Amino acid sequence: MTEKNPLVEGLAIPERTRRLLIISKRDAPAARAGAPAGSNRGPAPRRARSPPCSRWARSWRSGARERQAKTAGGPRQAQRSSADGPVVRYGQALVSKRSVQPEARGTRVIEVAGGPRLVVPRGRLTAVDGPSAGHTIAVEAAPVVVGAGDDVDFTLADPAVSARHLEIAATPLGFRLRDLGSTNGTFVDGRRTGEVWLDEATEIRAGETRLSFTLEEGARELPLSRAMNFGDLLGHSPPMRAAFAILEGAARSDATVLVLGDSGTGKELAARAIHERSPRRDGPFVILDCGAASPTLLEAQLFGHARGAFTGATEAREGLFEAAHGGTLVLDEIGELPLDLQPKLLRALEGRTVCRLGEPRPRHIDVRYIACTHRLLEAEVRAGRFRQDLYFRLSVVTVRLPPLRERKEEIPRLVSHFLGKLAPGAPIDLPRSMLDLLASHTWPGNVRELRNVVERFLTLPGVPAASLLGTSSGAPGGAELGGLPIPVGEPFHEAKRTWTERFEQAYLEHLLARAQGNVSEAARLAGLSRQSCYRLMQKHGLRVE
Ligand SMILES: Nc1ncnc2c1ncn2[C@@H]1O[C@H](COP(=O)(O)OP(=O)(O)OP(=O)(O)O)[C@@H](O)[C@H]1O
Repeated sequence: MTEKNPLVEGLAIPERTRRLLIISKRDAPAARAGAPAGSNRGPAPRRARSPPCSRWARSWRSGARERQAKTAGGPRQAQRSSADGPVVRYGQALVSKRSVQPEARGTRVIEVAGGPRLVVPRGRLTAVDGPSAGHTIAVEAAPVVVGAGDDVDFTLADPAVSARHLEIAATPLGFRLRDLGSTNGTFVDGRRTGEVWLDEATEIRAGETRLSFTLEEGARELPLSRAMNFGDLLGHSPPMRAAFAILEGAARSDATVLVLGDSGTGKELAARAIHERSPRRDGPFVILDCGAASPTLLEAQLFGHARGAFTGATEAREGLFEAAHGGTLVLDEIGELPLDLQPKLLRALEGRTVCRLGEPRPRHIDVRYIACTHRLLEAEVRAGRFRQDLYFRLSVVTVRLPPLRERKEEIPRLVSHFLGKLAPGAPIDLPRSMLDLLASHTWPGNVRELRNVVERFLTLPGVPAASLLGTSSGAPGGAELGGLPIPVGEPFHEAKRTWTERFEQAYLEHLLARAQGNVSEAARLAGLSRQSCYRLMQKHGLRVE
């Protein structure tokens, strides 16, 4: 039996696989709501220790708790008390109030003579035993992902640890540990946990490895911008304003910039705004997607070629280095650049000359470079997939755009921004219930996903709020291609990009359905590398269990 996906009309997904996809879509509300309370195997989750919080944070989180209570299957609260203060039980989650000042543990903003600063406390994570005993890492402004994979910040050589096992992040409320859906679970002080606030000294177990987390003396101070946007990139949370301070400095200089951040966090917007604020603003702005083409094509695209340089090269062609002369070249998805092209790129960046393929004559180029990637490039270097010398050359200025889940206070403003853009002149507000739902989502597709949700809200009136999260969208205007609506209300380039994103998502859903959730098989069927397949899945918030 097949069932039509109401949001991608014309495309039918078999019911069994549709269930698989919906359940595995990260944070799919339907899946969460359907999960039986207490269905986790293993010991009961650890009581989440929650530090006292400022007023906005408290009301924001209390909304989340209510939602959590609802999705966990109704009013199942039981009051009890502990040494820390009153404890309120909501389904699986236990939240307690602590009496320690949050400043001692959380990030905070201070005003000093030179302008506002973000103060980030220092934590340290150390493997106490197991094969990686003695390994240690500082936990500061950027979250630390721990796992057995080689693309994480802290790799544990432990077969019982999942590739991406857990994450520790500094937040205004203290250091927060989150299990990333690991197979064998994360245990804090001996109890299995999903999410927990960490104390000054906490024992954590992942797989067979014992880890110790400790708070260290001192804190890092990061300058904050006073601005609430950088070009089209909106942001008023401290982590975004810290990023803006770096971007503003970078725009004034001609330095090479490395923009890091998960898919949909606005890396391309940041690159464009750097160019537009730089002395090169009147020069060309050229983007190369390093993950999109085969290595041979990529080389020809970058360097250009002489006539007859290879079969099919019937005409001489300039490459993107030359096309960007006098302006900015964005090396998008630089983490996907094939290893054998990396030394050639490095030579071009350092020598400031390029030779077209099949032509010995070097041509002078004057280009400013910005590289973007969703990968942890340092981890790629450690894993031998990215050359260290190229990494150093690209990371003259490094800026990381935080994921939306770390700055949920920005959601209402972003929603208004997208409503204004997508429905100009129509004074529309999102209902409170919808905003609450958005606050409880963890946004694997980041701001891009939020924009898509707002668009769905506008184009599918009457659809329940929960169904708007994490599914393909409709669009205004009525035009469609292959069953996917074309957003004719948008300018051409925006519409093309939106449609392409819809296509990618719909294609991927069907591909995974066809491959019964087997990513290797899906990649084989689509003629993609497994990495590209995972990248697209991450971009569209799809995950198979
Ligand atoms: N801070 C922001 N303010 C306003 N819009 C944003 C912001 N961040 C992202 N967006 C929107 O999200 C979409 C994706 O942004 P962008 O392409 O810059 O992300 P990216 O990080 O480069 O993603 P990818 O790695 O998948 O290429 C854009 O349509 C943009 O409008």
